[in-house]
Amino acid sequence: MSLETSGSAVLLLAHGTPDMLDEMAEYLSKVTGGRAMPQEVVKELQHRYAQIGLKESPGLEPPPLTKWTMVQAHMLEHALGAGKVYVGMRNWHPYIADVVAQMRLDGVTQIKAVCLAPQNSRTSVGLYRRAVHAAATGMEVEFVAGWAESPVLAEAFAEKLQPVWEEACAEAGQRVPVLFTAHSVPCRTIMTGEASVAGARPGTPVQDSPDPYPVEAKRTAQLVAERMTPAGFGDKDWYFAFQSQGMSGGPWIGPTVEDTLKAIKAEGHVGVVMQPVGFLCDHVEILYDIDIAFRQTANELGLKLWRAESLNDSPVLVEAIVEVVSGRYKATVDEVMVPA
Ligand SMILES: C=CC1=C(C)c2cc3[nH]c(cc4nc(cc5[nH]c(cc1n2)c(C)c5CCC(=O)O)C(CCC(=O)O)=C4C)c(C)c3C=C
Ligand SMILES: [Fe+2]
Ligand SMILES: [Fe+2]
Repeated sequence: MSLETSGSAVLLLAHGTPDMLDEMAEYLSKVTGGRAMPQEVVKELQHRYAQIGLKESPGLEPPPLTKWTMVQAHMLEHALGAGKVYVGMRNWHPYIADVVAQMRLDGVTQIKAVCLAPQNSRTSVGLYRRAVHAAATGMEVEFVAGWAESPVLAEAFAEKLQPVWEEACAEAGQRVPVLFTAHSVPCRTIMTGEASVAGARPGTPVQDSPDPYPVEAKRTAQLVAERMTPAGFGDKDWYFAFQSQGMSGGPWIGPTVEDTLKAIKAEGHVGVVMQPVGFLCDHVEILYDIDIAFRQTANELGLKLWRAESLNDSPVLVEAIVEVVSGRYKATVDEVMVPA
């Protein structure tokens, strides 16, 4: 699919986040596919979002996830030089269904959909795919399912990590390890069989291959580690953990950040630099989970915690997305014609 062709456009897919605290219960019901969250979970999340600046009423600026996603879309549109770039969110406005309807009105017939979640999982990318296909009947959709091993994406992360790692080593007076992270997923997600499908009901098609997500997340981390100068990281320079296990019950994959921080302390380190390689911009799992909660855990253990700046408006990230969209980077792609 060429973007030079009139009728084709890029659709960036993102998580979505509420614009004010009172929207939390409704937002969470979107995240869980309609399952109501217990009141204490709603309250806890309101508390976390309040700590990162979300207010009772919409602020002058959109929340960070919305703001940076829109910035990335504008930068991508500029970098591509041809065709419009749309943004659709799965769990909040602008919803994927509404944006695809607008694309149809604008005369778009071919969609190149790219998830702003580079590692492919049934619980993230799989749900974005389902939402796009439900909305885009009769349109041609080229759906990019995974771009975790993009060298330019790794370059974008390394560019943010290098300065803070050098600063940490200088301040600590010793080599400080890096803890790369990605969002955890429920253990059932990475299983095969019917139980692996989110919200599986009898008759749900059986998944006969494991979810690629944990392997892809660690591959991204490894590619970033290889790009650190001088000479790339050795095995002892970096760790990997899955962060932000959910509050919705059942076991989620680890190792957790909390256990890994304890292991890093036990090995005699005085500090750690964290870099989440599954997220492309600031949002609650970075600004609260890392900057507030994990920093407090680390401090209680006697570790100083630094964090690499998020990619946000990184031109190198935009270059990575250009490579994915243009086909210069061979992403995992599902090409489908959605029947009318
Ligand atoms: C690969 C998997 C996931 C990614 C990446 C991810 C990113 C992400 N999540 C939030 C905010 C929330 N996610 C919540 C629940 C939740 N998240 C995932 C998976 C990924 N999230 C799952 C499987 C679930 C459980 C869904 C269910 O049916 O219960 C929640 C709800 C509260 C909680 O359980 O923690 C929030 C809030 C953001 C902002 C984000 C990246 C941009
Ligand atoms: Fe999530
Ligand atoms: Fe989460």
